[in-house]
Amino acid sequence: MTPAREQLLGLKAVTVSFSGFLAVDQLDFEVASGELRCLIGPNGAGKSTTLDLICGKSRIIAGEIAFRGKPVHALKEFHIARAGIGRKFQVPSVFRELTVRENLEIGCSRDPGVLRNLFRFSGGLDTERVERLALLVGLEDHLDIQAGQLSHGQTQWLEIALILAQDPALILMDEPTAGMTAHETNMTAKLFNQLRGKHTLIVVEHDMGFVRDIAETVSVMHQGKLLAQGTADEVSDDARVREAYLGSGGIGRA
Ligand SMILES: Nc1ncnc2c1ncn2[C@@H]1O[C@H](COP(=O)(O)OP(=O)(O)OP(=O)(O)O)[C@@H](O)[C@H]1O
Repeated sequence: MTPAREQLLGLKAVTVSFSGFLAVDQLDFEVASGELRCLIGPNGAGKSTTLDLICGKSRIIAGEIAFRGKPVHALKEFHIARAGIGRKFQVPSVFRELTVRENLEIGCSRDPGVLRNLFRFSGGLDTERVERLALLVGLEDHLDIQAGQLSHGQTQWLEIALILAQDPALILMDEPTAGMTAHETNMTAKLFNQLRGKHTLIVVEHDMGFVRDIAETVSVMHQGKLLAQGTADEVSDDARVREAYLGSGGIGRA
């Protein structure tokens, strides 16, 4: 029998409102260590807001968010990141004027001072780690290319490598395949499958093909609440889920 995995993140009755509108409403949500969880739901369901609450970008008005068994919802965003929660936003934040290698060298450093890192790394520190990360995200042949020259998909992979460089226990990804070609999306699915078990991931996605390729468990949000949870097939066949997607093009496009 496989031992039960330890809970890494637990949301209890988490609630947030914007001018009286409950974007996240009494949400209960748990993720175990090493899981690759997909979070789906129609537009406006509260998915991105949930990631914002977990990483401290927005504040809950009720409930509790526990990470490694300790409440984190009152901590500042910076302290939550330090505690081991990394977030990839939809718009990448790479340094476009620097090479892929220089970006990764900065990402591998614990010290956020950009200039200091550049000087530090001129001595060749962390080269092996930088090259390992580049290989993992398929940028090993692009190390000396300026990040601004990368394709959209490659820029997203560089951003993912920058988050992995910090080695967070939990990684939150908001629509990582948005704007990618079919080939780039397939490559991203391969990458995520490689990360499985080594990192804990929560991935907000609209592309159900991608979700099917990577997800163990899929959580479906609707109107700020958890509507359903199960395998990709189970949630796709769930009548409540189908109804929630009515008018938004259906779950296939979701
Ligand atoms: N800062 C804000 N101020 C006011 N309303 C907000 C704010 N952030 C989110 N909302 C509203 O909360 C609801 C949930 O938004 P959220 O972005 O979390 O949905 P989502 O499930 O990620 O949707 P999508 O798939 O379209 O990105 C939406 O109705 C949105 O307009």
